[in-house]
This record gives sequence, C-alpha cells and structure tokens, in this order.
Amino acid sequence: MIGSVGVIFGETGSHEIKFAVSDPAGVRRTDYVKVWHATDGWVLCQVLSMTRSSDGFGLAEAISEGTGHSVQKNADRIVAKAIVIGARDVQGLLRTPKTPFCPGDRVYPADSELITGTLGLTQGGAYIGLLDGTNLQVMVDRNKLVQKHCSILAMTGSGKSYTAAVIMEEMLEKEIPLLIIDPHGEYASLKQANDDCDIEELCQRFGVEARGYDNVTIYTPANLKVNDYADKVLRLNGRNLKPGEIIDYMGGDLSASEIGLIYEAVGEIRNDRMNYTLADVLREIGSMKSNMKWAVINKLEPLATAEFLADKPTPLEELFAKGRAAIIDMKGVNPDVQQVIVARLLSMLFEARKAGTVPAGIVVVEEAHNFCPERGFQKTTSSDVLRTIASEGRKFGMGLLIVSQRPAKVDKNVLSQCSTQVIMRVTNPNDLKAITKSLEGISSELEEEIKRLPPGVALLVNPDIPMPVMVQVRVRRSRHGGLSAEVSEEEVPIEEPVEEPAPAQEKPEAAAVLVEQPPKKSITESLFHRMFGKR
Ligand SMILES: Nc1ncnc2c1ncn2[C@@H]1O[C@H](COP(=O)(O)OP(=O)(O)OP(=O)(O)O)[C@@H](O)[C@H]1O
Repeated sequence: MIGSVGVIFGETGSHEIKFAVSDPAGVRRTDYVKVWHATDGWVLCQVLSMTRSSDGFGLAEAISEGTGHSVQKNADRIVAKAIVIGARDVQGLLRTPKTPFCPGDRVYPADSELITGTLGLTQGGAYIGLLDGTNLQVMVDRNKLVQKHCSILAMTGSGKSYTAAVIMEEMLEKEIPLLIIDPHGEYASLKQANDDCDIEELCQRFGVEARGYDNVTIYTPANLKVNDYADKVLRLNGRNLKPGEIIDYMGGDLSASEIGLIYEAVGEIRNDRMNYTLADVLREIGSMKSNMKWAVINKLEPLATAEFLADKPTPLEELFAKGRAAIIDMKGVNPDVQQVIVARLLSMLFEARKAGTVPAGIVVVEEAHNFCPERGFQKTTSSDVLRTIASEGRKFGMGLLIVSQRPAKVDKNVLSQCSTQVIMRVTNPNDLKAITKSLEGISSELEEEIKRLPPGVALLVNPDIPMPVMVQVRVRRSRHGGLSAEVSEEEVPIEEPVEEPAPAQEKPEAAAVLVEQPPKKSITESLFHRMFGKR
C-alpha cells in the first residue's frame, strides 16, 4: 500500500470508481488520482465526493479479506467516489477504458505529468492560473479564444473583472488587438504595474512578473472634462450618414412612416449635395409638411447634438491595432447612448475585419447583459451586432470576451457560441440554471461546487480540456481596479427638467384626423426653433 491512498471496492465500471480511503491525509475532494488498468495503463480520475461513516463495519474487513490489504480497521470509514477521465493513447487521443476496473486495485495520487498530459493543460499559451490545489499551470489556446469566443460568468465580487484582465494581459503579451467596452472604467489600471503589498510573493508563486501596459489607450465617447483620465475622445462619423445609418443610430424605435420621412429628407438633400450633417437632415425634416415630422425630430435631435458624432471620426485602424488595447470607457455616458455607440462601433469594426482592414482580435464586453440581453428582458440596439459576431466572428477572426454577473439575462444565442467558459461563484438559482444548461453533462457535485467557489477560483470549460477544471486564477501583472477612484470626481451639472406646457384646448381625435391641425408646439419644436430659427 506504499504511496496509495485507497482501494477500489464494490461494483466497478469504466466511468466511475468507488474506493475506500486508506490515507485520509492523502486525498481530498477534487484531487486527481490514478489507477492502473490492464489494457489502458495509468488512468486519470478525479475525486468527486467523499463520505465518512462509522456504521460501515465489515467493509474494511471484507476488502482486507479479498485483497490482503489492511484497510482502516476499527476506524471511521471514508469512501471516495471518483470520475474516470481517461488515458491518452499512442496518438494522443483521450480514451476511457472499455472494461471495468478491478475491485481491490490500489488508487494513487496522480503525478503532475499524468495530470498535465491527460488534461491537455498547456496548449496554446494563454496562462490563466494554477490547477486548484496544485502548482500546475493551466493554459488555453489564444487563437481559439479569438476564433471561438469566451465568457466569464459569476456573481458580483467573485473575481470576474480580475479574471477578464488576466485574459486581456495574456492577449496583450502576444500583441493581439483588444477593444474593451468598459461601462465602469475598471480596466484603465491595465496601464499600471500591480503594486499589491504581497505582489512579490504572488508573482513568485504564479511565475509572472508585475508590469503595466503602456500600449493601452483610454477613449471616452463623452469629453475629457467628464472623463479626465481618458487619453482621447472617441468620435464616430456624423457626416454624410446614409438613411440606414441614421436609423441604426436612432436605435430601431421608429415606425415605417417615420423611417420613410428620414429616407425622403436625406434623398432631398442628396439630390442637391453629397456633403451634409445631421443638422442639415433635421432642418430638411423640419421643412416638410408631414405632421409626423415632430416625432422624428424629437428622436433625431439628441443624435444631431450628440458629442460622439463628429466630422473627424476616430479611425478604426487606430482602435483595433496589433499590440494595442483600446478601452472605450463609458463613464458619464447615458446607458441608451452606450448601446448605440457599441452597436455602431462593433458593426463598423466587424465590416472592417471582414474587409481585412483591421487585424484579427478580441472585443471585450463587460456587463454583457446590458448590451445583448436575453429576449424578454429588454431590447437593445447592440443585440443584433453582438449576435452576428458571436455566430460569424469565428470565420473572420473576431472573438468576443463576454463578461456578466447575470448569466440568465444574457442572450443565449451569444452565450452558446462561447466555447471557453470561465465560471466563478454563482448562487442565484436562475443564473446557475442558465450556466448548467449550457454545460453538457454537468454533475450535481459540480453544480454545488460552483455555489461555493471562493473569490479568484474558477471552473474552466475549454474545448481542449476534456472536462471542467478548477483553476486558481493567477495574480494580475497589472494593477486591479479602475483609475476613477483616484481622480477628483467632477460635478456634472444636472439639467432642470422642462415642463411641457398643457395644451390650450383638447381636440377630438376624429377631427385631428380629418382636418390637418397645426401640431402643438412641443419641447422638440421649441428646441428645433432655437437651433435653426423659425420656419
Ligand atoms: N485571482 C485573484 N487573485 C487575487 N485576488 C483576486 C482574484 N480574483 C479576485 N480577486 C479579488 O477579489 C475582489 C473582487 O474581484 P473583482 O473586482 O474581479 O470582482 P467582480 O466579480 O468583477 O465584482 P464586480 O461585479 O463588483 O465588479 C477584488 O478585490 C480582487 O482583488
């Protein structure tokens, strides 16, 4: 029994074994163990559960009699259940034995080489962390992250953004372009080296070196007053927009007649000239006879005055470039506008990628439930493009890194395309259900495990690793947390709400249909007149 931790007993199969633990200090739940199989050699197994009882008299004696091994006589009985992972054959393919294991055979702790080789932990070089409870590095294939997308799902405070930053660092190390949609300004600190008080010890443990990344640029769609730690403003093209582009920006909240009005107005302008602004489109709509024009102006006016639309847009080639990360820091930007910006920016980026004018890379979407919500929760402008990138991105080398604390609220069409899943602690039953639904054959033990994961520990599901593995996510090279807490919060003036004046006289609806009435002067109308003068 030297070196062994237990002995197989009872009815055995080739997918699962039960063993009586002979060395309680030598084996714990989730540990990897090995068993010799007559045809397959050393086979890797993982302990799923352990039970201890004092009423199993007879079990140890039975095993002892059958095998000649002495097993914990006169003590509590500890029984472990382990799942059989398998062994690599000569071609490197993972196989599970075709015949059952023998009762009485010994179970040993698995050695590092067998674990790493069988689980395929070192493929592709993006270093995520250490296999929980070991010193074995877990790596995933960078290219597959680009081609097959990745999701990080966990409840708040469990280490989502920390882990997302670890993956971003791995991409930056290999100069893979990153575009990061950052609603809370959490990733600006990628620029600074990790200066945690215990950083030296952690770096030694995980085998990394602390560093900041100076090839990271923070863009704000607002302005440098609202976001004073941003490096640059993000501007999208606001000149000579086609009717379809204007409609996209307006977020799909238009009736067919309103859409018609926009086409008509832009058509009129383009008959005359090809160089125009949204203000010109507004003016053209204002000069139209249709009663509907006020509704359209009401919807278009915020766009015409939006800061993020400009004559000189930020070049996509600058935003998505080899060796660089562009953080789109949404601080101070209204959530509806954030979605419009994400929708437009990602549509243009995906087109540019298809045309080959930007390199292959990864788009990170934090708070993904707000940008691609599950049907039934809400409709957002950015849903369609994210769904398109999720399903077609792999053909063109555009990957998604989806991060969310509400997996149940993220579009399943997007989540189901993420072949790498990093799952951290989740306790909400709906979120847990959404996760386990997407993981084929997840055991009830693993489900329980997800509820109890400590911060910084993740369950990693990856196509190159034959089963989910528990990973202690490595320490960050760069500092964790946004820069926003360090800068003085500037007060953003809040506009007083303007009360709409009550209509002078209520008109019967039928009359309004039959007789064309001049529409009442709305806020939109007065704003319009203020901007362009009376018409
Ligand atoms: N792998 C790790 N190593 C060390 N500390 C970690 C690790 N993961 C998380 N932490 C710590 O746990 C805390 C929470 O992590 P993080 O900010 O990533 O959580 P989160 O899930 O993104 O939360 P929120 O939704 O509130 O942003 C942080 O203070 C971080 O320092």
